[in-house]
Amino acid sequence: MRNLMVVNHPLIQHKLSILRNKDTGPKEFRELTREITLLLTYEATRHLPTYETKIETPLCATTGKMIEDKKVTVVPILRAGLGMVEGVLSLMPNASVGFVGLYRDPQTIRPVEYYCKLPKLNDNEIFVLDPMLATGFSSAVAIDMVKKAGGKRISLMCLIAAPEGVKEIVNTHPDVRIFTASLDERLNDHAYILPGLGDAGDRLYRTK
Ligand SMILES: O=P(O)(O)OC[C@H]1O[C@H](OP(=O)(O)OP(=O)(O)O)[C@H](O)[C@@H]1O
Ligand SMILES: O=c1cc[nH]c(=O)[nH]1
Ligand SMILES: [Mg+2]
Repeated sequence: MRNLMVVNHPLIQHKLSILRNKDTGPKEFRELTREITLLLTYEATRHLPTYETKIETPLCATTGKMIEDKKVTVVPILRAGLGMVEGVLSLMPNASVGFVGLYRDPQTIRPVEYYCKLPKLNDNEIFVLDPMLATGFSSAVAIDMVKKAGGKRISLMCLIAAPEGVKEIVNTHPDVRIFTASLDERLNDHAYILPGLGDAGDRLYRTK
């Protein structure tokens, strides 16, 4: 699929294997989520424009290239997307951060909106963050909200994607590129990703 980038670098695979393990506790889970996101960010920002800047090294004058991270906005989907924010900000500390709050109704499996606070998006590069792309309904709704607020250049970063979720995003938002650390097998009867890692929000914040 043209818009799907599975970033399966050995470092990412290694860290994802520890993340999936049911015995990995919240401290390590949070650290790994941050680290994998940082590594994903490396690929997800490859298309960012650069500008030339003059530099004086200790030896001579030269030119270099820089990105404008002030023109980047990250939008985590609460709660689990919060675990990914620091991974992006450690590489682009001047990015602005907006928040979308959604939870999946366990009966209908549809997302319910409970919060939206987005900064001015202008022509910013936008990265929507959620570790799990299961049915894809939550990410699709979050991207709707970002677009309604004026967002145009949007990428979705997740740790684990199901084929069903990828299909949903490709159908509803064909302009959005998806970066994931893994494309897993399928959803189970409760729309959890197999093999997956369980409920990312609960594992980050020890709520089960
Ligand atoms: O692709 P979908 O089928 O919509 O499922 C994925 C969503 O489900 C989880 O959120 P959850 O509802 O558990 O909320 P939480 O982050 O607060 O735990 C996850 O973090 C995604 O937002
Ligand atoms: O597998 C899944 C599906 C939805 N949300 C999660 O946290 N995990
Ligand atoms: Mg959850």
